Amino acid sequence: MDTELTARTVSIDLLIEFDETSNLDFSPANELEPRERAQVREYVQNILRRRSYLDFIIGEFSSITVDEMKPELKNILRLALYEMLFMGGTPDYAAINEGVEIAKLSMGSKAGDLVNAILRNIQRDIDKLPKPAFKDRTKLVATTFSHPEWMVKRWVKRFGEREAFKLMQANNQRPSYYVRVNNLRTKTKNFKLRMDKLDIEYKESDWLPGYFKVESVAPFISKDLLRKGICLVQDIAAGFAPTILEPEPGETIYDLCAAPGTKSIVMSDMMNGEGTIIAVDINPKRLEMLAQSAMDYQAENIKIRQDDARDLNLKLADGVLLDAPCTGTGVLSKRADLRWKRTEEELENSVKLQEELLEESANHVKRGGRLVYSTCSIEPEENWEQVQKFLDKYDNFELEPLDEFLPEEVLTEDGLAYQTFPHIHGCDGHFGVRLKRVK
Ligand SMILES: C[S@@+](CC[C@H](N)C(=O)[O-])C[C@H]1O[C@@H](n2cnc3c(N)ncnc32)[C@H](O)[C@@H]1O
Repeated sequence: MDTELTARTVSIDLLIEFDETSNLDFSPANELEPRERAQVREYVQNILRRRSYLDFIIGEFSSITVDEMKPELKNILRLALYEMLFMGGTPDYAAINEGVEIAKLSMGSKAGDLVNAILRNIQRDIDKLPKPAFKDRTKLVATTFSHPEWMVKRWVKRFGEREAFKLMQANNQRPSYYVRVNNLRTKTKNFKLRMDKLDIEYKESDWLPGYFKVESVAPFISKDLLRKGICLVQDIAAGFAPTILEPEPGETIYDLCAAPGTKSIVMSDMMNGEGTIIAVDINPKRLEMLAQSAMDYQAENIKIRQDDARDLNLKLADGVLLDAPCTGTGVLSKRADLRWKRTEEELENSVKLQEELLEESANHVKRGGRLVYSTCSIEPEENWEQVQKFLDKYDNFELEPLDEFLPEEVLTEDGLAYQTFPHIHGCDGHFGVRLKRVK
């Protein structure tokens, strides 16, 4: 878009790019001031969280369908409408004027007039907006909660409507964040003092030591606490996998899908930097992030290796973490883009890749050693069914109970896996098990 760079114009550009390529790259926002940069993330994620509903309303007040609109027009309208309906603090007239100006500058005066007409009509009816009323129940639910129809279908079938609605509502909320103290750089006591001094509000978790629930990660970025390696941003449920692997100082640990590396960093901390973590990933760009983090966090026992984890030549390890690539349906509140990116076919591909990775990971565990399989998915095929398939095929691994590591409320009934859901546990949806090699 050929207009002045602001949080609004950059967000519209990112949304257009996402529509065209399914790729969400926030780097163009780096040219903005930190506050505006954060605003871009808010706009983009919030609009993606409500995309189907916004499109429905726009369609109701426009003579052409949303699908027929040019990407620029569609996304200018989405952003302005999001501001009018969901963003307190921006008066409707300001949202409309901004939308009209951007449309005029980027697409010409006719487009400006069209944006003006559609948004003013919506504003006139803002207290009695139409509700989606499709006969097709899946389409109705998908539009109301802004999730793709295939997800709605499978979740309603699995959980029933009431529960599925709660899950989708949770996915549409602004997520909560956790930060974890890095004991390689500081102590929990000092970290708390530092947050107090900076007037950062936090709630210390009683699920795992060192995790703090915070409203926003912005102060940790602006005060350089992440770059200085004092703490890292990691959902508490993402901390469960390293916790149940229980890496000890001096051990050899493989992290086989490691990048961008938050779990490797936590394991390095748990090992007090002693012993070796071999962090493998297939993606060189993501490994660059891991390398930077390892330096920032002084996680000196991490050795990085770019490789396909299905084809590794490594000796046996005390512990192996396979934090497998997955659909990410447990993290749709933080990664709203994923709901529009993922397809049912991808789920099938993901299951196949996980199966191959799990079998290969198992080959690197020494007798008596541990293998942790984890995902940030809530789909049974990627989780429990994957583990069951593995156990049916290999009798040299056994599941171990997790109650000594994690609170009961995040465990399955038999205590052999953890599975969290955003609407139940107030954190991301993660799954994991610990397998012991018995022969
Ligand atoms: C869920 S992410 C890992 C997140 C990481 N454990 C963390 O905590 O930061 C999955 C990773 O698997 C990697 N991956 C996918 N296929 C792979 C393969 N065949 N071999 C190794 N890594 C692979 C992806 O590049 C991605 O970084």
